[in-house]
Amino acid sequence: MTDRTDSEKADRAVEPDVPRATPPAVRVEGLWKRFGDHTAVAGIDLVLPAGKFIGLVGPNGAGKTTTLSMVTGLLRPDLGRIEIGGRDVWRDPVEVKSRIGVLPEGLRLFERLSGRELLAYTGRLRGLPGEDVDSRANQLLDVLDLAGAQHKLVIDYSTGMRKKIGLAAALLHNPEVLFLDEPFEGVDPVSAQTIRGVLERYTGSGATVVFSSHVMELVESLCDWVAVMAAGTIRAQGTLAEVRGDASSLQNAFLELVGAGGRDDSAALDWLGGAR
Ligand SMILES: Nc1ncnc2c1ncn2[C@@H]1O[C@H](COP(=O)(O)OP(=O)(O)OP(=O)(O)O)[C@@H](O)[C@H]1O
Repeated sequence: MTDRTDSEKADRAVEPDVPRATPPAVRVEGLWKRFGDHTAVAGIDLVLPAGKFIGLVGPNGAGKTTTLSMVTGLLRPDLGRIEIGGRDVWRDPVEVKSRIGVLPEGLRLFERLSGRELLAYTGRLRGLPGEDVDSRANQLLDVLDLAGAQHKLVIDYSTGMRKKIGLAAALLHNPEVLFLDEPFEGVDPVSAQTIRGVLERYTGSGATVVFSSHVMELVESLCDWVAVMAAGTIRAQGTLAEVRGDASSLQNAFLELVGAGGRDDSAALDWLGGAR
């Protein structure tokens, strides 16, 4: 990717003899977001290492989407600082956005374009040369099993196809960090396996994936690094082994961390089922 190489060259030209530590993919300090009198994100700190497959997990309403929206420059924080690859997201938004890909929750696509047209349009918006867009789009459509549907309008795509074309659009400019909000939700096992293969290949080349999910088995099998969020706070972050600790599974560690471990609902819904 020329962007990365050019900026690395520029860095070296300024300080030729100073070795630089690789900055984390994402650094978040003291991040807050309130909606009215509800605090969605309560002063979180995060350091997400580069080159990892990272899961952001938490129960419904934990603040994952709000956090990812602020980290990717889509929602302005009330307070706090966010860096991606050492660059401030809110001070240097154009540069940062050229280096990231985003598959947001409730993905809105241009419904009246075909999948192929959507990629061509995205490529032009990203400033890629036409022939690069064509060859990358061909490969992505092929690998994501969308080649047969490339001329179909996006409005006629299934949920899984929409996730896959959204993923293709997010990857087209070869970002350094890819953010995915619930990428596997509503996706059948075959499409999930395809998406998974593409993401594994991508992180295998040194790029970073950050994705949110509720599905612990998936996170456990995919991620090497995990952050657990609940009620707007980070309850744990670290390698999968560190976060799992002594628990038998990530699921059990998660339930303990979010305070749902010992919950007993046996008395509730005692009217449900049985004789009428
Ligand atoms: N635009 C908004 N206006 C008001 N409240 C909001 C808004 N966006 C989020 N919230 C609230 O902030 C809290 C965190 O929501 P968020 O969507 O970030 O959680 P989440 O962890 O992504 O949840 P889920 O897993 O259910 O998608 C919730 O209580 C939600 O109702």
